[in-house]
Amino acid sequence: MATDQTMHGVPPSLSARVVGSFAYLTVRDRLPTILTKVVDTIHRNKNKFFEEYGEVGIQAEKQAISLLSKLRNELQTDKPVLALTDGLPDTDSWNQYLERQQRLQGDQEPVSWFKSPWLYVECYMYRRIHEALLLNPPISDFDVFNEGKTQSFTESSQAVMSLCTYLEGIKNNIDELSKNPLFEHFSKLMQVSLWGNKCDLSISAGQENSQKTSPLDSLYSLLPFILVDDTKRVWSALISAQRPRESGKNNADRVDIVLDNAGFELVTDLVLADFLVSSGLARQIHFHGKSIPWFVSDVTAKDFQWTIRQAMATNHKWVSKCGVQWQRYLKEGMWCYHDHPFWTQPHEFCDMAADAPDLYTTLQGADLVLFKGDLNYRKLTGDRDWEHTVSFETALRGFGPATLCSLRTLKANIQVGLQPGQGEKLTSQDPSWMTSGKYAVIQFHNPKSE
Ligand SMILES: O=P(O)(O)OC[C@H]1O[C@](O)(CO)[C@@H](O)[C@@H]1O
Ligand SMILES: [Mn+2]
Repeated sequence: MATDQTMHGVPPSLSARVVGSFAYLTVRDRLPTILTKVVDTIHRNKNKFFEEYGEVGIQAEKQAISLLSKLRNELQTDKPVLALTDGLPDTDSWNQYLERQQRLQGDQEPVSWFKSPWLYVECYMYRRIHEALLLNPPISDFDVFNEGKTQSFTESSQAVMSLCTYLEGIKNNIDELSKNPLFEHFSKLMQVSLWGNKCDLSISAGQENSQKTSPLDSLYSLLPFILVDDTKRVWSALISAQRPRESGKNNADRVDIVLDNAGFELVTDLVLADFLVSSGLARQIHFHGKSIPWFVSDVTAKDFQWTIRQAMATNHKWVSKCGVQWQRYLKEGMWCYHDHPFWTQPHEFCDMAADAPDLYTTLQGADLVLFKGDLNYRKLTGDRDWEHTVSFETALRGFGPATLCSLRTLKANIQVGLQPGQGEKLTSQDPSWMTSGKYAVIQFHNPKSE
């Protein structure tokens, strides 16, 4: 049996097996910290559970905490990864994935936290957190990450106001704008959405991480930190979408946004989506979120609805106007929200066509798919130890349901599609360039043109 290392000449998965690597430090330090915070959050909500469910709520709180403490112990002592027992629709698929990992790893050692692919064990931890709550019915629906997500939104209120005010300004004369200024606005809002990805809560192990200043003011000074900028290619894809349109224009029919974090980042994505629709660059937007709480700050359906309601209720003319508009887009079907279970599984995206063919077919209906954030980039590239000069296309390993673009700030030590020498130069200037969130890429791929 081929091991992961030798499989078809593809580089090995990043793993905590490499002592001192970012994966190692994450599994050793960051993940246990996140688990400790989860336990603390549940404990702090004890009274609430009692008020809502009485003694049963308290029992559930205790039991969930005990399962989570056990999980933290398994992780810290590098115990074998266990099969899930909660009988959810995706349980079998997770357990089959465990068997698959075991086959790839060979029979010598069990799949475990420090020996197996980082992407897999990190996803698995979030699925086990979900299991710990799910097995304790009255509190099954409790989102342990909710507080941090709502806080990130609230603390970014200044930035949200300036962004919505900017959008209102564009929309005021959007019909008169010629191509050039429209492109300028598009490019700016892509960058705002890109840098919005700095505000995730997983990399900071749940520490407050919001946007305090106007995101538009700093765009120019941040330009040198965008290592790959394919904005023009994304623009061309939007204005010359493949399918002919009744209007005679060839603008895109549908753009899909695979969301990442709630809080400020989600607002930047909603503003970009609003701009795409109101400028006529796209007719519909399909958002893809997570069906369970994921990687601390990722968007769930609840977060999505909450954010829009919150915007509507904000005491600021342009923020509330945006909120009302977004609600209307949803009601009228120009926007819709999906949460396929594949997004909360550990697969590399090159497995999607085989393992989630329905989702792959759904994405094929888009003219452009925007993938937000670092975790999506890790899944696009398989979270493997690629050379920096390997092309994005090679790293995608055949994944290409539609024209796609990744908007990602670098928070894991993987980056492809760089110029020869670029990675080495960055390493000498700033050794943490791949993990600090200071650098970013807007990286595009058109499966039909290569
Ligand atoms: O929200 P994002 O951009 O996907 O970032 C989350 C990142 O933080 C980390 O969880 C840190 O371990 C990475 O695994 C992950 O890539
Ligand atoms: Mn995230």
